Amino acid sequence: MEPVLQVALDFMHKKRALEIAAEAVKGGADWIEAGTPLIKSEGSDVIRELKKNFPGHTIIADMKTMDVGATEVEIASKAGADIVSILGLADDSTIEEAVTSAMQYGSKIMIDLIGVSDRVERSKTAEKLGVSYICLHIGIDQQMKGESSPIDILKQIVSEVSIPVAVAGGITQITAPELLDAGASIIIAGGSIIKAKDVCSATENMKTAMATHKAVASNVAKKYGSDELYEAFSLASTANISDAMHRTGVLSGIIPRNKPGTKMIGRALTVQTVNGDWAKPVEAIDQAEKGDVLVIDVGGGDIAVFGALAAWSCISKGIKGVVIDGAIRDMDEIYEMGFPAFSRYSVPNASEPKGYGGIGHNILCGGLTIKPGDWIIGDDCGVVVVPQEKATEIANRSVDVAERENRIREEIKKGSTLSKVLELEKWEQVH
Ligand SMILES: O=C(CO)[C@H](O)[C@H](O)COP(=O)(O)O
Repeated sequence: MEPVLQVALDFMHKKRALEIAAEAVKGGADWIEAGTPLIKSEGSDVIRELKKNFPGHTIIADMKTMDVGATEVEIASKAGADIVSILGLADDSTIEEAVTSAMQYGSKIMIDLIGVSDRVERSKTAEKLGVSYICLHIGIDQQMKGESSPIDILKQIVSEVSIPVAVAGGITQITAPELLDAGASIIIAGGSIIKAKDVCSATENMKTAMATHKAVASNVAKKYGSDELYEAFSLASTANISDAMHRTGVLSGIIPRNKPGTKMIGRALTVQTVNGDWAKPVEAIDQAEKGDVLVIDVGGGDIAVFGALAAWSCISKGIKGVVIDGAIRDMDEIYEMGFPAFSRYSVPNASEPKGYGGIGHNILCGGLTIKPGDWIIGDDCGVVVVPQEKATEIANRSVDVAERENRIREEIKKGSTLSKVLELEKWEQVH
């Protein structure tokens, strides 16, 4: 079969989804998927509207059915779905019931292998049970942790079944060709298209990549590995990062002291000291690695523990910035130096280097615990901490937040408002 592009509408807002679907169809999308979040938020009516709006296109209902296969397939099929997704994790009887129901209502079944341990064996069984398509799928939450479509598994599945194999999971205009070369017949793309500022050209680019089997540059929906986090965090604001952590991670009361547009990204080297005692903060500079951020716990003291001479020392060592739950001084000089500095207070006076405290321990800063090695990101809005053990996932989720906002910003600029785009009156938290 000719390679098919299935665009997944993973939204909760029907109006936005229909608008974006129209842009994707204009760009050459072959199949249109009512994504799982869309069906859960808008019900089967959204399938009806997609079928009505795009009668010439195959409509997929990504029901991810786990049980009661016959009924769920009936719901989706009667609403106009041509293909319904059933989870490969479902019981064989659910899949059989779904296949039977699909035959009754003129639709077909795609088995979604998300979370399945032996995906090759499950594909063979699913084909025997009568499904029409296999979908090798890395879920969005799995992608955020750095997982991507396993080419070797794809090749094995393609060699073991005679029905078309779809692939889904963070696929971009860069990664699609390799998946087609490995035997995929259907490319399911969500974020790389629906988060694009220009959905039509993002779709066209995906179609070009599929037709030529050559990557087409794309900066949307890329996922970042553990060795690419500096790049990832540079694409997201502290607001995006906080949103990605369910609105947490913010160092309370720590104020940016820098020229507008200053960004700081680095790994924490933690310091503990007492009010005005600048010995450990300055000694930490000599222990720091290039790319570190000094994070200093002074317990909120208002006598400076860091100044311009320390900042010059940091610059010599390649230290990315300083965060002080206490006071900084010489901000006039530090501001001009462009050394990123964030603190609770900015004052003229310091005290004596007595040497109280320590370096490299867990500390408190801005009300949060900071461990040595945690990621510290600061910008004009403030400072956030990302626990090092969740850094890859949070970095990807932060970029995802930024990309989704980029798309919403374009929709607002076209003459809408945030409230209208998000349908706030319908979705405001009523309880
Ligand atoms: O089913 C889904 C998530 O459960 C998505 O539709 C699928 O992963 C495609 O979206 P993306 O390209 O953003 O991963």
